[in-house]
Amino acid sequence: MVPSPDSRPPLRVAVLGCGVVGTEVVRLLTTQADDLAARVGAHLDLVGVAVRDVDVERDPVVDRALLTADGTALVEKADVVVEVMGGIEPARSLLLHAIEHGASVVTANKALLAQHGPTLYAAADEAGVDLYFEAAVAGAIPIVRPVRESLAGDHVRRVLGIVNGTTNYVLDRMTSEGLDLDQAVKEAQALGYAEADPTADVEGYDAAAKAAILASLAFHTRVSLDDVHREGITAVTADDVEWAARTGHVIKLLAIAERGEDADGTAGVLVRVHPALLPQAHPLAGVRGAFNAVFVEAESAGELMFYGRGAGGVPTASAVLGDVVSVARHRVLGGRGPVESSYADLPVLPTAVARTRYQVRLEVADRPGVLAQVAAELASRGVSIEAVRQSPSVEGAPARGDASAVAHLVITTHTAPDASLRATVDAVAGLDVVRSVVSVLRVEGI
Ligand SMILES: NC(=O)c1ccc[n+]([C@@H]2O[C@H](COP(=O)([O-])OP(=O)(O)OC[C@H]3O[C@@H](n4cnc5c(N)ncnc54)[C@H](O)[C@@H]3O)[C@@H](O)[C@H]2O)c1
Ligand SMILES: N[C@@H](CCO)C(=O)O
Ligand code: NA
Repeated sequence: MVPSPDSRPPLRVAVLGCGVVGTEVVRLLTTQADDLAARVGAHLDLVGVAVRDVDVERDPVVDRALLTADGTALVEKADVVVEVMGGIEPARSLLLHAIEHGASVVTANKALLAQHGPTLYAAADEAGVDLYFEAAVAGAIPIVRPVRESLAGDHVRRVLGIVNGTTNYVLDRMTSEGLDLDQAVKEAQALGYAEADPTADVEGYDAAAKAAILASLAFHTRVSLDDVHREGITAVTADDVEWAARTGHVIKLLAIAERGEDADGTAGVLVRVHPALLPQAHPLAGVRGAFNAVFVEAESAGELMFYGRGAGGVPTASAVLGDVVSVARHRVLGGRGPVESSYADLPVLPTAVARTRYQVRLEVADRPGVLAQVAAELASRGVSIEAVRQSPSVEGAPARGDASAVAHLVITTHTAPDASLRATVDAVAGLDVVRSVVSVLRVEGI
């Protein structure tokens, strides 16, 4: 039985940052106080909220008397510290300071974890406190806990995720409405999904940080942001989106973490974020709008999918509060949450050895023998063709039979190492009969 919350002193909770997520964390701590106390076995007393400027107008749910600009002093008087300020500093120093002072910490900060996770884990271990971060990956969706705890007895092979809501919204609008990238990004900004500076989302940094965290947990290996191969969505065109549909695919920004091996057979992990074609029938292809989903393939569990809201203050606060309850329960009942598990210590392999498929679109001379020349370049590098489509000559171009006629060729390959596929595209681009390589996209999800 959970003890009565009145039978022991309250737990002191400090919140660092009072923006989109922090405000909703404060709201839940305030409005759900009785339920939270009953679940934890202690009252959770909000002892302060650290902000940059105490005089800024805020949501009335935030009691002005709790605001302070002195985060350092605040964490020293807390049992549980919730970090929702974002960025590396001062978030990192404040969390380390909180841990040194014996507080358990909950953070939503993927950028910090993907760069300084081992430092935070080591400090928490040394101090005997908890480090929880469910909100850092895919917001409200339970994915950190399932990978870190529920699958701790299994062998995860692969994690394939749509972990950035902004880019999923942008690609979805390009697909459903035929918008170009700039129009879709502007729409995402107007709706509050994308920041005024959307770089972290559209260039894939946000997804790469989440991929690093998931890979570390799934493969019991340290993976940092720098280990992640990252390509954003800025090169994706309306034409790419249209061709994806014509060939039975959708384009998604995917975070992929998988086991693999290099040319010598050395086992390791591969972690990458890039736009890719997914077959329309794949479960992740139906993830629309700003939603997130993570598809996990494990040896014994088989295929699992986790779906929901990966962003937004209210959903993200749900994940934060779940962590607050977990770490607070440990304070009341004893015990600790999971510590860092990096015993497997697998090498992070270069994307060059990742096995993937390409769909390449080419503008080629529209005359006999051209396809054979292109096919010969693929064959000489051991790249097998799965399908070739030729569309009519591009609009306004000379008609077939004319020496300067141009055809649009869409080649989808079978699986091959990324380096072989890349080298093949370079060789094909150098052929006289190839006018241009219009686009190269990986095909995933099979
Ligand atoms: N917004 C989301 O949907 C979402 C989802 C998952 C995770 N997260 C993560 O949650 C964290 C917070 O995100 P957010 O959207 O609430 O950001 P936000 O910018 O709305 O809020 C951050 C707040 O922290 C304050 N802050 C920054 N530095 C500070 C300092 N030195 N001292 C005191 N206050 C400081 C800022 O003034 C701001 O009010 C980030 O790590 C983010 O990656 C956000
Ligand atoms: N900016 C992120 C939310 C925070 O992780 C997204 O668009 O998914
Ligand atoms: Na989550």
